[in-house]
Amino acid sequence: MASILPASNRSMRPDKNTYERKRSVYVKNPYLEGMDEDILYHLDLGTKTHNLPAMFGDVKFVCVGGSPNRMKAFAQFMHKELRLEGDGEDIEDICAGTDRYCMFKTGPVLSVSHGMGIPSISIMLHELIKLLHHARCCDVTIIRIGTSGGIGIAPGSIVITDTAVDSFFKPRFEQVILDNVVTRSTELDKELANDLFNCSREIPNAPTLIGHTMCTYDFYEGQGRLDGALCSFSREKKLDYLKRAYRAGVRNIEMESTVFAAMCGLCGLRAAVVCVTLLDRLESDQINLSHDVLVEYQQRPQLLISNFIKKQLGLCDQMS
Ligand SMILES: O=P(O)(O)O[C@@H]1C[C@H](O)[C@@H](CO)O1
Ligand SMILES: O=c1cc[nH]c(=O)[nH]1
Repeated sequence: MASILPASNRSMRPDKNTYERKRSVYVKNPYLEGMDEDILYHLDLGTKTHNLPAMFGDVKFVCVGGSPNRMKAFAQFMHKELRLEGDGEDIEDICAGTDRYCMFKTGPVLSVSHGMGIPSISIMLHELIKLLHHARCCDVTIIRIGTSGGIGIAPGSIVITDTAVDSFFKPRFEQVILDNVVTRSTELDKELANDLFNCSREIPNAPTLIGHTMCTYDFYEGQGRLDGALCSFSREKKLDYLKRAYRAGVRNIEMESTVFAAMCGLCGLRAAVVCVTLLDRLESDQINLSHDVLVEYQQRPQLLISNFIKKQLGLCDQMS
């Protein structure tokens, strides 16, 4: 892989805005240390079969999102933005040996798909965090680039999450462990959210705001939709719920942010959630955007994150 930086700049010194300390990726599991081998089953990687420090030791940014195609497109986009060698069209899926998730590496940027919902992203994060730990990565920023339903804001807006909340508008993630419910904090990095927001001012046609993101276990009844196979509440109850969410500070709804915030926070990863909204849930439930509009909306957070990454790498001035 070609270096993206001129030789004089190879240490990838972050710009003055960035965070000085070295920050490791932690695993909080006393059993891991005693294991002879760690097989990252769903990623088709392992500590004995792969040289993880050589493959991933330089990773500084991890971007995750539900769809494999979106994450491949993001990797190809980053390849161009970072002016890496070649056109990036033949970029290789590192997890090609499994069809659970896909993973692409472009310089210091890893792009990984996580599927839909808390259980799916949670499995991916366990293995991804162990991967970053085994690879001895440090100072890693992880960003979820997703889609969402907005509340009271124009479709196509980008919401940068300040706090991920559950369906009761509470900043918590409840994990059932054995037969206990363990409550974990869903706080995200405020400085990172502000840095991203400042970056968004330079992106044309992408209205951006900071707000709470509600994370649910379901797309239909769980998000107050009237158009699922089941619906056990009235239109009035739906609107009352969504308006209460809005008054509690919620600006968008998706399905991964609470567990993402909880796990990344516990493991020392600087984390952010940046989602575009596909509709205003006070207006409708069905997503009826044309393919082209959907693609353009999904590119908005990608543009913002690419700008942010280039700034962090000190590449913006050299490239403009
Ligand atoms: O990252 P994506 O766009 O997949 O996130 C949202 C939340 C669910 O996973 C999915 C529902 O359509 O979209
Ligand atoms: O309404 C929406 C749109 C995308 N993703 C969600 O979870 N909800």
